[in-house]
Amino acid sequence: MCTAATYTGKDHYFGRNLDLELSYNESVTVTPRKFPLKFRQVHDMNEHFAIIGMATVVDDYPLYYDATNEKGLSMAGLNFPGNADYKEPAEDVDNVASFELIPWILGQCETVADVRKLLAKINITNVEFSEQFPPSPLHWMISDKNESITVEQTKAGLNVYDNPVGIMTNNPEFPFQMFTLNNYRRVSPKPVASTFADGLELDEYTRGMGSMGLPGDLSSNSRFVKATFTKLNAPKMADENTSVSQFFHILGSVEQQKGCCDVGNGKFEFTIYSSCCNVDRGIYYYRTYDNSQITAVDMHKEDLDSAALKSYKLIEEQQIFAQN
Ligand SMILES: C[C@H](CCC(=O)NCCS(=O)(=O)O)[C@H]1CC[C@H]2[C@@H]3CC[C@@H]4C[C@H](O)CC[C@]4(C)[C@H]3C[C@H](O)[C@]12C
Repeated sequence: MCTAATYTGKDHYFGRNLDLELSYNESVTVTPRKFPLKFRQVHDMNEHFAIIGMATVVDDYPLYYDATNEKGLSMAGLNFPGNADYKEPAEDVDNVASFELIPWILGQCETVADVRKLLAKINITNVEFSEQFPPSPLHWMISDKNESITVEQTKAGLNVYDNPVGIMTNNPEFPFQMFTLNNYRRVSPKPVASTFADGLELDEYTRGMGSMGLPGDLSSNSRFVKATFTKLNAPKMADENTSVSQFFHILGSVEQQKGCCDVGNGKFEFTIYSSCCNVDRGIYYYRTYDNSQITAVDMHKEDLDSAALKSYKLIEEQQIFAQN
């Protein structure tokens, strides 16, 4: 399972937790403006916006999981098993394979409004990248500095939902996730009154009782509720470092520790990495399960007019600073 989030602090931030039991050899990858982006059915792009994000690079093609372009538009693909439905290529539409959706959109759009126009004629196809990389069942959160949408192609067709909370997880479909927030309408970051019954005054014996009832388990809907509560109540930090910290704490509220989600064969789903992109400055920060230090890759330190991908292998070893 995974969780994606947006946050406004000093600047605007977008990121996600990638939760899985194995890694696909991902790296922080910059796609510069003149890297030729080839597509199976729609037109190729020889020039496009520069992109930074997490990707598996196969045969010199960036298979992005989450990314941001130089205009600050961001996008993350999260698992949507059983619900994602990719179609055969069709007539009179833009046939974009699921693995092409991130570069297709981030290569040419500046805002969510631009994305909505493109989505109106997109058919997300079941074309595979290769035999080793068949289509993954995904849905996407797409965000600019002002708004987010959730994009889900199911048997019913392509659905584009406004995402007013800027959080996305996995199954089931997005309208259900939003609806369940109603169940938590009494949850509060503030102390709450004793309302149990007239005539019985109950004691507020600890801080934090306002958030009693908030789910703490790892299921998709519970992570949606917990991350939404944490994000929407997060204070707006005044500088870059405290904003980035706050962002990682929002994702940390739903991180998966090894041991808690047993997927069989002695394997556990865990938070492989958490990312936080400053979308105004094109800086991609990440942490990995073992490396709690925050590492940054700045797209503007690369030659964005080049034609070659640039990848940074994740630093995954713990970095402990010995203070004495
Ligand atoms: C598995 C991940 C979702 C995390 C998650 O939710 N895990 C719960 C698993 S479970 O639901 O509990 O079983 C998703 C998110 C993005 C995906 C990549 C997107 C690019 C590329 C697309 C190609 O077509 C296939 C290979 C490819 C590298 C993809 C591999 C994998 O699919 C990635 C990492």
